[in-house]
Amino acid sequence: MTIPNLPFGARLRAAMDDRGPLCVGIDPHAALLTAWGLTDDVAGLERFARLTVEALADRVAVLKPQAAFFERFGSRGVAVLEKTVEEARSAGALVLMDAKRGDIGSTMAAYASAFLDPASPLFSDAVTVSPYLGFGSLRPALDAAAAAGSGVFVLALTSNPEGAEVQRAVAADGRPLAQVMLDHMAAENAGARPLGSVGAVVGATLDDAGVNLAINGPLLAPGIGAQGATPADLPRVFGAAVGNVVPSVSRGVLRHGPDAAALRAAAERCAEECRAAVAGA
Ligand SMILES: O=C(O)c1cc(=O)[nH]c(=O)n1[C@@H]1O[C@H](COP(=O)(O)O)[C@@H](O)[C@H]1O
Repeated sequence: MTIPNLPFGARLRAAMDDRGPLCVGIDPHAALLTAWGLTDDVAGLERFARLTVEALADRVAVLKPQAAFFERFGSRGVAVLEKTVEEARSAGALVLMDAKRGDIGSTMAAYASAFLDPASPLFSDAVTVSPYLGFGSLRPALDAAAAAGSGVFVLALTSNPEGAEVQRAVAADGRPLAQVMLDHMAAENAGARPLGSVGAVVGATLDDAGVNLAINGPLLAPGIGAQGATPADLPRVFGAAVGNVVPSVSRGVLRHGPDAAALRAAAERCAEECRAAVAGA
């Protein structure tokens, strides 16, 4: 795989301007495979991923395969994931690998090799990571991403209600842990134009982020659709940072498949609602 000639943040900003900011997750839940008339096995997984990529990769800014739904089928599922990444990227979508990795630095380097080394078959435009082993443990991934022109999305305030117990806990200096992480991200992105390559994950399901989101990077906002958030929630949650939000939806779009036209219409509707909500903010 060749290294792209622009950093991820610049490529993402261009894709958001060109295609609208939507990210669609590729989450092949067993229930969705069944609803699509597919078998809950590797053949069904392959068909699901291919149909989703064929319907959406030439029009949405970002596709986000959720690695666990592929890994549950073992090595053959991972082979489908490799093909999905390659097909989505060659059709023009940016691929955000939703792997949510987080480990001690020396192991983080191995995760970075898997997802952020252009020589890897799983090389992606960006990967999700967890900073809750300490932001510094992410250094190998941050460095690998920078070298490859890729991005890293760091969990800050997740969309699930349980997340607050950790993420809103207060650090010794009085900041909520999520703010500590966001401040690290802002430092990583300092000076980047038009947008840094280190993004934060902040759930659209929150009442109010209640933290400073000015990280000069993208803000991935999962939780729209199946988890109950709507595009209209974005201005309230993200405030002045709403222009950097990449709303993310999986089941809310995927439930309209397997028909390609219906998938496209659902993604277009969601993208339009997000655009309208952001423009009205
Ligand atoms: O990193 C993520 O994408 C993520 C972070 C988060 O805080 N909440 C969250 O739901 N996600 C992912 O976003 C997707 C949400 O799927 P839906 O609820 O079907 O739209 C799943 O793949 C989750 O793993």
